[in-house]
Amino acid sequence: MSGEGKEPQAIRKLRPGKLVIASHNQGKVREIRALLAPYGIEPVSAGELDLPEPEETGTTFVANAELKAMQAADLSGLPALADDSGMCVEALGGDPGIFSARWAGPTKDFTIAMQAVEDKLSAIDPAPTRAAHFVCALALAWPDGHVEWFEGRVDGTLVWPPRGDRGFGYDPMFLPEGGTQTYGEMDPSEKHATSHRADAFKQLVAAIF
Ligand SMILES: O=c1nc[nH]c2c1ncn2[C@H]1C[C@H](O)[C@@H](COP(=O)(O)OP(=O)(O)OP(=O)(O)O)O1
Ligand SMILES: [Mg+2]
Repeated sequence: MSGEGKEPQAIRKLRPGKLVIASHNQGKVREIRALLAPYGIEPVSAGELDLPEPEETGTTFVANAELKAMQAADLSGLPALADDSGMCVEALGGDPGIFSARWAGPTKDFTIAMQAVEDKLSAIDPAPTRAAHFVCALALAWPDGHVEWFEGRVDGTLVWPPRGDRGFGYDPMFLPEGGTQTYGEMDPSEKHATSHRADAFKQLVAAIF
């Protein structure tokens, strides 16, 4: 049993209060709420606080997660958790990577983004590996300006056509290693146990809870 006396200051600050989820992506907010649920934290989303969506000017997942978390902590005066994530396709040199959201265009249509990935892959001759991985960088920013970050990853392959409508983003074309169901077909609780986001969360929880 983990005694109360061993708790770091961080959790005592988080538990009674609010944590801003510095994301405007409803799919992510839903997953992060589920991942935080066992810890008794009341998250409030950037959308609920009417926080602006910052321009993601970083060149790495971690840099973008940091800038989103720091802006939300600064504007809200609350601790803020941001997630910058994306899908990296080996045969495309890691694309779409940090541009994963931007490939879906201004209407955030992932049918278009998945088609763009498939078109680029199928244009390569001879047919390349369909290996891909998701990355999730989490940044936790405190109102005093201190930031902690964690990076998770999950490997898989890309299927075509896309399968399932249970996830978000590129989930319907991503088959995690060793699985038979795409992240679009899988029960969300199973995705939460195995995903890049789950991997990063395990590290965050080990560090601060
Ligand atoms: O588990 C995932 N399953 C499928 N697709 C995913 C996942 N995780 C990230 N992705 C893709 C779609 C997402 O739109 C983009 C992240 O881009 P990213 O800038 O981090 O997020 P975003 O712009 O959608 O919301 P926000 O920046 O407000 O958190 O990568
Ligand atoms: Mg974004």
